Amino acid sequence: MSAGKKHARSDAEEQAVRSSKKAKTDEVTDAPADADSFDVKADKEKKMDKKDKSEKKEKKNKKEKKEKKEKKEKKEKVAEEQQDIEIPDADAAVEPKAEKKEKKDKKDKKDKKKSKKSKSEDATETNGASETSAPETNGTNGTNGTNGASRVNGAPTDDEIKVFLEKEEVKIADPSNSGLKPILQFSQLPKTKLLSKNPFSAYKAPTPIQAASWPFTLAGRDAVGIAETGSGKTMAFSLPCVEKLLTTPKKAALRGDRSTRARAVIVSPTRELAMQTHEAISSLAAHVGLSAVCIYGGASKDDQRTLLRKNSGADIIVATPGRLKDFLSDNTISLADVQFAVLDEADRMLDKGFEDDIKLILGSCLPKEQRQTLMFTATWPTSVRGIAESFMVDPVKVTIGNRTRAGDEDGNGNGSVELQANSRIHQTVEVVDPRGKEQRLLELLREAQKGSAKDDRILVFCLYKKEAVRVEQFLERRGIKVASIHGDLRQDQRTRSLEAFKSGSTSVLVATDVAARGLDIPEVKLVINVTFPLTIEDYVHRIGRTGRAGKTGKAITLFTEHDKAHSGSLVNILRAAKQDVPEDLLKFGTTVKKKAHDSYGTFYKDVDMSKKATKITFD
Ligand SMILES: Nc1ncnc2c1ncn2[C@@H]1O[C@H](COP(=O)(O)OP(=O)(O)OP(=O)(O)O)[C@@H](O)[C@H]1O
Repeated sequence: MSAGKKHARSDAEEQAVRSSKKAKTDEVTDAPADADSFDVKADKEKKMDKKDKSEKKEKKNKKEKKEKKEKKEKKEKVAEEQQDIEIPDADAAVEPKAEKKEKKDKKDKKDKKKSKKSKSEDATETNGASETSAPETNGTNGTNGTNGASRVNGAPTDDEIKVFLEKEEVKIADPSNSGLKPILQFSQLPKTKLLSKNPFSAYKAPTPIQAASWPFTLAGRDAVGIAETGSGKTMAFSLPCVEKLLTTPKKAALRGDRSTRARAVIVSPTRELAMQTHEAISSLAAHVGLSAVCIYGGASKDDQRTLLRKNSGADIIVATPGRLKDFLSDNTISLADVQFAVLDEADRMLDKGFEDDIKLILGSCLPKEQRQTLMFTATWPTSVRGIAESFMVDPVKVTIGNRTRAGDEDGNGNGSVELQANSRIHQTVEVVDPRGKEQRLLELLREAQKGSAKDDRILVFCLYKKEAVRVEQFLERRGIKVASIHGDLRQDQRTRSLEAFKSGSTSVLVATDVAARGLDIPEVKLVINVTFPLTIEDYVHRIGRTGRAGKTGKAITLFTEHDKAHSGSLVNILRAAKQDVPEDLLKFGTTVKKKAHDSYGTFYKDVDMSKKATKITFD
């Protein structure tokens, strides 16, 4: 109730009290003015006597009537109770039984709740993370707001969830112990306006990262999602994004404000990935009349401004950091209303190349307490975890795959997320002479595209732009139909190359690491690393362009003495994925150099995200 209304109501009440007081005073003053005279007194006494008598009689009658009524009711009650016991199909017996059942149901529910609570308390004691309950209602447990979703039907049983968590190696570290649990089928998601349109009809079931993260992200929680390449992370963050916007009304534009006021922002490290994510989320948002616009460098700013202003602005902006920063500084875009932010390829977005941009972008959105922030990636190096947490509020961490570090036996996913390659990719490492790399590449391509496999898509990774140009020309001269994608090409050339590769008109694409992350190109059969990438994380992302959405794939890496600094981490990746480790590779050593973060240095400590920070006070 507003203060004004509160006042209005008290005034009215006071008025009513005042008028009733006045009425009482009026009654008293209505008594005859001459009441002191004798005659009148006697007369009055007579009248009083008469009145007393009749009042007494009336009281007696009333008492008798009341007693009779009580006796009758008592009789009826006894009869009813007897009927209840002895005459099961009597109408009179039905009602008390229904009442009893209702009471019993209520009691059962209460007991169930109690046992759930004690279970979750047990779990908290043993592993510090919540043993979550089936998501009866999503959208009611959020810390940052809810999505207003309705009750979920047919939630999975605890046993089904247990099997799922074990089979898919799912770890959920929930610092809020919210009691939320994974869903296993699309039908177990809340019945929202968007989901009633059946947007996932092309898929059979949610992927593990979707199944495990949606109950939390749909409830408004901040989250870090770590799952192998090609495992459906895009939809994992797109669904809660669209749902969130559906439940929060768009603010009216301020007078004279020409900037596009987005409500959600998704930041991607590369232009091509931004475009791909935009396509995916647009198709989801279109079901419910929301719009998404993609902005990225290397393309006309004016065209993008026109798109932003069309249809009274964009609800969702998918962007690369550089162009987004430009549009923020010239007020083309305002992020002041952004209540949902995603860092896709989050570890890349938080490493030194992008860290300042991200601080600026997230700093332009609503404060972290008022927005929902999600970070998704396949690799989550220790070096970025602290900075990631600083942008979120009590994030739940969902990890898919057995990434428990050797010696970390608890298996709670408490921050010890080790690097893991997609296990459906067959990895081969060949130690070669650096001078023989191009020739070996040619042999490998010819081998792989023999016979019926002649059109198989193969992605060839180089480290440097100049190297990519050289390799492309080398292959072209040998009659291989090839295209390339790297930073020295204009955006339209990059887009054309990618389209040609996707459509199959070119079966070999030579790329630098601009194509390493996120790109979802159907049916890439083989990835060849001509030169090892700068980081082991990039290796995992590069090879992850194959073996997507449950399919298998192959990766061949040409390793030379120049790459020996990476031998230890590569050996670990191969072993963890149960792949052969060549003797030649072991010769370079198996030690892994500890990585340092620019701000936190090598002293940076693993952050246990399931535990609340302890406040230390100094007297
Ligand atoms: N529930 C699902 N069932 C089957 N396929 C799915 C499902 N969800 C998404 N996909 C498909 O899986 C493919 C890979 O998804 P996506 O590109 O989101 O992977 P990713 O985890 O983001 O990979 P990366 O780490 O390389 O960025 C896409 O083609 C997508 O359409």
